[in-house]
Amino acid sequence: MNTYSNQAPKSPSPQVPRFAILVAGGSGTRMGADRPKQFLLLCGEPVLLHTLRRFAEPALGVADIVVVLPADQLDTWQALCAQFSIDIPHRLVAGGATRWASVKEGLAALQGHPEGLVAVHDGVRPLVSRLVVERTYAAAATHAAAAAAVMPKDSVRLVSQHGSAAQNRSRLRLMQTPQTFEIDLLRRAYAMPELATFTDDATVVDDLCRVQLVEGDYRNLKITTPEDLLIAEALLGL
Ligand SMILES: Nc1ccn([C@@H]2O[C@H](COP(=O)(O)OP(=O)(O)OP(=O)(O)O)[C@@H](O)[C@H]2O)c(=O)n1
Ligand SMILES: C[C@](O)(CO)[C@H](O)COP(=O)(O)O
Repeated sequence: MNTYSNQAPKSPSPQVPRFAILVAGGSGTRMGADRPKQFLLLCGEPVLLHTLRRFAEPALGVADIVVVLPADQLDTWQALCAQFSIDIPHRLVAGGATRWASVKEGLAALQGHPEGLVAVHDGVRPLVSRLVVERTYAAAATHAAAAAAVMPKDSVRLVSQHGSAAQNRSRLRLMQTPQTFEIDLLRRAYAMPELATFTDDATVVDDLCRVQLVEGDYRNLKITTPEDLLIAEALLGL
C-alpha cells in the first residue's frame, strides 16, 4: 500500500511565504551526554548547526527561521554561533517543558506572519535532505498539512499483558520531521490544550485536518542515543 504523495516537488512559490521552526528545546536525557545533544559535535560541528544549514539553503526559500532552545541554554548557543562563525539569519526563542510547549513558543514568535507555510523540524535531525523538506512544503501547499514518513523495515508486534500480536507493517509508517502546515491551521491546532497523546505535530493537527504523508528518508534519523551519532557521522562522510 502506498499512502505517500507522489507529487513532484515544485519550486518555491513566491506567493506562499515559507517559515521554519527548529525545535531544539530538549535536554537529551536518552543521550546521557554532558550537554544537550543538539550541541554535541557531529563531524566537528554542532548538530544544530547542520540542521540550521539544511533549512537555510536558498533554493528552499525559507523567509524566517525560528530556533527554539532550552530557556537556560540561549547563551550556550550564542557562544557556539561566535565560535563557529555562524552567520545564518535565525531568531532564538526559549522553549517549554515538552516538545509541544516548545513548538507553541516557536509559533508565537511567528505571529507577525498572517499566512504562509510553516515547517516544524527536530533540531536533532541534521541529515534531512532538501528534497524531503521541499516535498513537505509542496504537499502542505496543496493539502494544508503534510509530514515525512518511512515504512518500517522490521517486523512489528503489539504487546499486551496477554503476549504479543503481529501487525501488518505495510499499513504502518514511522513519522519523521519536517511536518509542515498552513500557519493558520497550526495556530488553531496549538490553541487547544496539550494531550499526552501528542508525540508530534501531526497528532496535534489530526482532529482538524487530514495529514498528507510524503516520503521521508531513512537517513533522516533523529539523534537520540549514542549510536545515532556514530551512524550520522558515517552518513555525513559518504
Ligand atoms: N521540551 C522540549 C523537548 C524536546 N524538544 C525537541 O524536540 C525534538 C525531539 O525530541 P527528543 O529527541 O525527545 O529530544 P530530547 O527531549 O532532548 O531527548 P530526551 O527525550 O532523550 O530527553 C528535539 O529536537 C528536542 O530538542 C523541544 O524542543 N522541547
Ligand atoms: C517528532 C518526532 O521526531 C516524530 O518521529 C518524534 O515523535 C519525537 O519523539 P521524541 O520522543 O520526542 O524524541
